[in-house]
Amino acid sequence: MPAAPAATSNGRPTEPHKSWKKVNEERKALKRQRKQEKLLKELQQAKEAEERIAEDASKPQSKANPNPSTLSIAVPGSILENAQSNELRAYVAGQIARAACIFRVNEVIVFDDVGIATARETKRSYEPEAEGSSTGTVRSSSLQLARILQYLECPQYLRKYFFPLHKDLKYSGLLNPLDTPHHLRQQSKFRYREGVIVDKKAKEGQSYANVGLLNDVLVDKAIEPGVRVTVRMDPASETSRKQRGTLVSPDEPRRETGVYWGYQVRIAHSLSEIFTKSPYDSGYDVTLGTSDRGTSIHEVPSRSYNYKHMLMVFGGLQGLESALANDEKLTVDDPELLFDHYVNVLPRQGSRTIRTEEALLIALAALQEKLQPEVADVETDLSDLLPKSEDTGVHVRRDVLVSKKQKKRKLVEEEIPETPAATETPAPKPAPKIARQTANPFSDPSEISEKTAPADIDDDFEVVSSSLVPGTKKLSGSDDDLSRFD
Ligand SMILES: C[S@@+](CC[C@H](N)C(=O)[O-])C[C@H]1O[C@@H](n2cnc3c(N)ncnc32)[C@H](O)[C@@H]1O
Repeated sequence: MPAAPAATSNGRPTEPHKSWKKVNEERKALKRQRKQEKLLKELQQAKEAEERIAEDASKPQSKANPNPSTLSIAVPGSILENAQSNELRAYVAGQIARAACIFRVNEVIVFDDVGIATARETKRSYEPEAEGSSTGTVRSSSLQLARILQYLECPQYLRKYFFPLHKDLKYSGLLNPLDTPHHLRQQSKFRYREGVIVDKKAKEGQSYANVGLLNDVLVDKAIEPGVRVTVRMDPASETSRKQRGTLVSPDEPRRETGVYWGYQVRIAHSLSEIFTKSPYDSGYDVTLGTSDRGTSIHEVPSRSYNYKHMLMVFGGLQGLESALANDEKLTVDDPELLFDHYVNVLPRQGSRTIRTEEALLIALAALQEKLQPEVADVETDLSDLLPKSEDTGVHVRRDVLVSKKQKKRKLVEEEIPETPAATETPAPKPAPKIARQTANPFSDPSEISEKTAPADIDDDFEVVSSSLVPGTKKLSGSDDDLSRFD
């Protein structure tokens, strides 16, 4: 019969004496049991997480914000043919790109308003697989305009991957930069970045992307090198120094933050193709033609253009009438009948004609207060991301345009030792009058030589093309990429 527990001074029964061996065994058993419970809990959690992921994947993608309304503009490529020199052709293209960005245009359509190619203006093939087909060729001027528009829209650090040296881009290094928010500098901090998948080994199901930072970012999908991507940057991890990111749709930065994220470029072979090849499922719901024969803009009530996908079409030298006459598919004879609205944006113009690149700025500015997007952009404070005027990158171009002679002279000056006479000069010299350095690379060279530069400055300029990087091979797989067209 087991001994009855002995009573203590407070009356409670005491445990019978246990050997150390038994105590240890009991502790070990308890530990084992706790370990098992922990493992079971972890298993349960992992199972629940897996179920959640599967559930998310099976659900239709729920977006936090709806896609905002879009603005598209169409301009004829032939406007480049009217420019007097190759430099000016490029400059006109740059003006279109600047106007598009200033007014947050989402799509630029370059269309052919002439149709038949003359001997002077040949058509070029731009889709290798469509050789011989009429849709595979396009006017040279349209192709050049589209190419420059794409080049300027591409963040600088990605251009070497997508734009090999090409004669269409010969002067694009001199054009004014777009300075859009998605052209992020290395030190800029923003949730999204444009990038390119690089040829670097990563774990299965992952790849590395160059997003313009010092180090490549590890992204969550295995994609072939050379593809342009939009990356949502993961917050910096405390445990790992490796920067990670998630690949997202190029629409997401604008949709989620309201930031302007550049424009898409599309080529249309005719006026009609502007409408029929719209990238939006429902097409353009509000269309506007521009002409000095249109209705005065002053008759258009404020906020009266309520739109999901707005399209504004601009004509070339001969206007939209001629573009319509040159279209084989369209049967109407008055361009006014083609559009929901046909508008004169400057009824009391003081010049007989307004050029297309000028009309673009006037129209986009004048029409601002007539627009009422159905889904407006979400509003965020972007002051950190887009510092104002002092940060426009102008000095970069000055670095580019340094004449070899100027460089040499500067070197010589630096090498000349200070003469005693010079050091003894008592009065401080008045600051040298520096002739204003013009940002316009196309100013009359004779004028420059008189004021500032050595006599042979014109042929001595060293233009550093930002598109020249040896050893880059793979281009984007995207159909919109014009860099692969020749
Ligand atoms: C050189 S103009 C063509 C000439 C023609 N007088 C016209 O407006 O149709 C080139 C383009 O600039 C635009 N444009 C010129 N003046 C305009 C105006 N007053 N209002 C709206 N658009 C204009 C039109 O898109 C036009 O097709």
